[in-house]
Amino acid sequence: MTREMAPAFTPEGGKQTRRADDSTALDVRDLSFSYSGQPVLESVSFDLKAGEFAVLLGPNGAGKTTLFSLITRLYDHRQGEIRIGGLDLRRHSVEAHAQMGVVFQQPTLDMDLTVRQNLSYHGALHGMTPAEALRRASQQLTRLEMQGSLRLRVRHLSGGQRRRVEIARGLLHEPRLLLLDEPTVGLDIASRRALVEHVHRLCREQGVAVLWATHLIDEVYPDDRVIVLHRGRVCADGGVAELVSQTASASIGEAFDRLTEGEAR
Ligand SMILES: Nc1ncnc2c1ncn2[C@@H]1O[C@H](COP(=O)(O)OP(=O)(O)OP(=O)(O)O)[C@@H](O)[C@H]1O
Repeated sequence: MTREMAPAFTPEGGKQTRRADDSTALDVRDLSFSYSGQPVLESVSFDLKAGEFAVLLGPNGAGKTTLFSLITRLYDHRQGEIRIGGLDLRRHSVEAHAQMGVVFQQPTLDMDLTVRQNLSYHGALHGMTPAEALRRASQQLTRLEMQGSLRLRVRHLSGGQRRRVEIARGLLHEPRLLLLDEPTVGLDIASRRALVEHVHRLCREQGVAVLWATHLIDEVYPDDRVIVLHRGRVCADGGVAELVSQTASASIGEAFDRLTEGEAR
């Protein structure tokens, strides 16, 4: 199939109309957004079940960060609906936020504080006592193979270790949804692989739903669900095998290339 013939796939109709409930961690419905009249997201719809891992795959400029900015309420959405654990983000913003952990594209740890201080501060913001924050921090860090790092200053950690601390922080308040926006930016290949592996495991073991935004095809695992965002629209949503077959491709890389008309390269 030539690139020009590549079809634009949309998620199946049933998925688009299903309402959020307790088993739905994230529900995005007909979400549109513009910067100064310039559309960036157009009628974006998808949902994520409890404990589900999905890759939000899109080339640079597809609208991934804008989507995250709307889900985290850095920007307000006027068109469409976002529900977290069934809670409408506009009407129940505080409760919805309490169910969400975020790792932003740009690191946000305080470099001059220790890991423990960074995590304690986050715990306090979520109403935890210092003892509770420490207990949960130790638990999360152990899961991420970062036990023993509590007393270290963030400045002295590697890029991959800092990212893991950010993930531990994002999970400290035991959210049902974890959003990661291009979390491997700036990491070497080994650290990237380790991070992808860690987050898949956390998803399986802790039942947290994960939305992992990336433009890097090698971060997609064979069993992942992939939501392809292209020029502000969801142009495909399904398992790797499904997308490969729908696009008559030999690999998910080729499928991504076809779905994004070569912009992914
Ligand atoms: N604050 C802003 N004002 C105006 N336009 C913006 C703003 N932020 C992003 N854009 C534009 O919106 C589009 C989507 O950008 P966005 O950062 O959401 O995409 P992305 O998929 O996250 O890309 P990347 O992988 O490069 O971060 C781009 O065309 C970008 O130039």
